[in-house]
Amino acid sequence: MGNNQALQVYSEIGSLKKVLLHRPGREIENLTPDLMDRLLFDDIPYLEIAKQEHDAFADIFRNNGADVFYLEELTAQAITDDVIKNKFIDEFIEEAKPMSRKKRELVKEYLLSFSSNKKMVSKMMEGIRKNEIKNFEKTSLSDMIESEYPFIVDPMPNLYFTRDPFATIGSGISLNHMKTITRNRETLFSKYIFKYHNMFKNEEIPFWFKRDENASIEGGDQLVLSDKVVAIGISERTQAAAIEKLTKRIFEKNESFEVVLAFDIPKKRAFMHLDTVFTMVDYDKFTIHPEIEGPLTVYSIRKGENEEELIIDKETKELSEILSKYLEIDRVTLIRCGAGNMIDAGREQWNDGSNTLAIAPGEVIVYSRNHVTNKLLEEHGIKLHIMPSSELSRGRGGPRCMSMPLFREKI
Ligand SMILES: NC(=O)NCCC[C@H](N)C(=O)O
Repeated sequence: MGNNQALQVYSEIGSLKKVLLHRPGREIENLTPDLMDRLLFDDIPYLEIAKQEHDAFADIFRNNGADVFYLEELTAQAITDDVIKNKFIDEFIEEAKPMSRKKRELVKEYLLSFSSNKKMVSKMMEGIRKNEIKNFEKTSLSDMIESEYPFIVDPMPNLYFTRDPFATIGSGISLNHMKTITRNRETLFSKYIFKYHNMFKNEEIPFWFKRDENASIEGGDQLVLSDKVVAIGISERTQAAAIEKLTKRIFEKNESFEVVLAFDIPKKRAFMHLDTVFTMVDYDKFTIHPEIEGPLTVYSIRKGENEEELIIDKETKELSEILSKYLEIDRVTLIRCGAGNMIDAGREQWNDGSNTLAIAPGEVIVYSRNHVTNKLLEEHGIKLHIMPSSELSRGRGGPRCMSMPLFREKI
């Protein structure tokens, strides 16, 4: 097993001690109907209420013994050295969109004018409107053509889903290459955090994946089921080639994981990530989208004779059979979103009824609005921490999507 003190995630349910969040900011108010599709939103949350809901979410962690870290604060603390800060700004601008040298300089000057790193990082996340930088004249043909477009730099409204741009697996980090351009920009913040922040820089953290690799993989598809089993969805967002790469690297290091299960799930938005259809809530209990219960194709990947070789087996079985086989438990209980009623399941699945977050075995955070699923969870003896959910849910992610555990107690 890895031995750094900063990162430790060997289960989905071990008592949570450190978690990384992002409180939604003005990037949400930079969403417009024209941008929603490309920026992966179906509606525009009301920011004030979204912040209140998010604060209630963060309080649940704090009241239950977990330290809460915020993305913009860790990023700001990671770039206190001027050389690093400059590199970070240059990379950010480079990735924002193609711009002339003069324009890049104007954007950089603007970012450097903020009185603190934290304010600058928040601005990067919010996006930069055209009217914010003086003298950003229309000098080129593309400026004239794009003259109606309101942003110099696009907002990143999905940042509050901290689950996806990277994932803690064991003692290492999968710094993900996201499927979409908009979400791939988010991974720059975590790159700087894990390389340069005092909490991590001397810990020799292994990287299972890097953001500049070709194939895509997202954190919502990465589940650590136990210290031996990692589950990864082959989904709309995560490609098989990325799973193979990551698996080889995990096996090369002295981690305890013995098998990676690649779940072949439908490639559509309702099943966006594995954690939108299935999450672990206790040693032997899972919440699921009723539609993936039936026979499912799973590839089990184990270490071969040498580092380059993987042994891969394909099997098609009921989800419950697969889980009890690999977790070596007699019986697993699948708790169906919407209690199996297709209308309630459809509605509550849309609002992430099966995207719960365990903060300890048998203890989960859930959205208030999914009352049918929540009641069923309680009937199965699960302790619920219920959070308000009118606005945050409009981004199509629940408590698991909105949190990235850094440290869980071993179970
Ligand atoms: N793990 C997750 O399922 N995250 C939800 C991400 C929602 C976001 N609007 C997206 O489409 O990427």
